[in-house]
Amino acid sequence: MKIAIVYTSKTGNTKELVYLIRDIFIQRKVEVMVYRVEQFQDMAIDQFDAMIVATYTWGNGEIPYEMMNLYHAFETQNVKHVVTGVAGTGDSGYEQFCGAVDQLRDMLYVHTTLAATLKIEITPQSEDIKRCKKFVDLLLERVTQERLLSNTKA
Ligand SMILES: Cc1cc2nc3c(=O)[nH]c(=O)nc-3n(C[C@H](O)[C@H](O)[C@H](O)COP(=O)(O)O)c2cc1C
Repeated sequence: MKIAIVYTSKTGNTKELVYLIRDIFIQRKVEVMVYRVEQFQDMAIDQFDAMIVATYTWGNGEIPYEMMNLYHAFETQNVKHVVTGVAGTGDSGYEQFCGAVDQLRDMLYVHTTLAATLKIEITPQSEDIKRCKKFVDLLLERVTQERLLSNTKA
């Protein structure tokens, strides 16, 4: 199973969330590759069974600029079979809490097999760990389901 987490983080909150999620995958004995979005620019999305996109939110509920190439890659590549999850940190003091997660979710729902979304207030707290585990498990269950489906079709 090939899984990647591609993320952006300005002040470190989303990076912390990403490494927490990565550790949960490791506990589940699943290997994941972690990339900052800038490192991922020319890579093919469809080499992965699953991909998590993780981001903060900027401006007025906006997706950070550095995420936009990846956003367009999902829109233009043939990646409907790739299972995806979207996670992010934000601040509920803003009108559109984790607005970037909402926008990515809507796009990934159309262009990929979206399995789960996760929004975290500022930075992950101990009470968020349960939600992070649920996020990882939903993603893994969906990958298993999709594999069974494609084996049935073959
Ligand atoms: C200028 C600015 C605009 C922001 N706009 C939003 C927003 O619209 N919605 C939101 O939920 N959070 C917003 N945030 C909060 C950040 O998304 C939040 O602090 C996030 O955890 C930062 O993640 P990072 O540490 O990974 O960079 C904004 C922060 C700044 C500084």
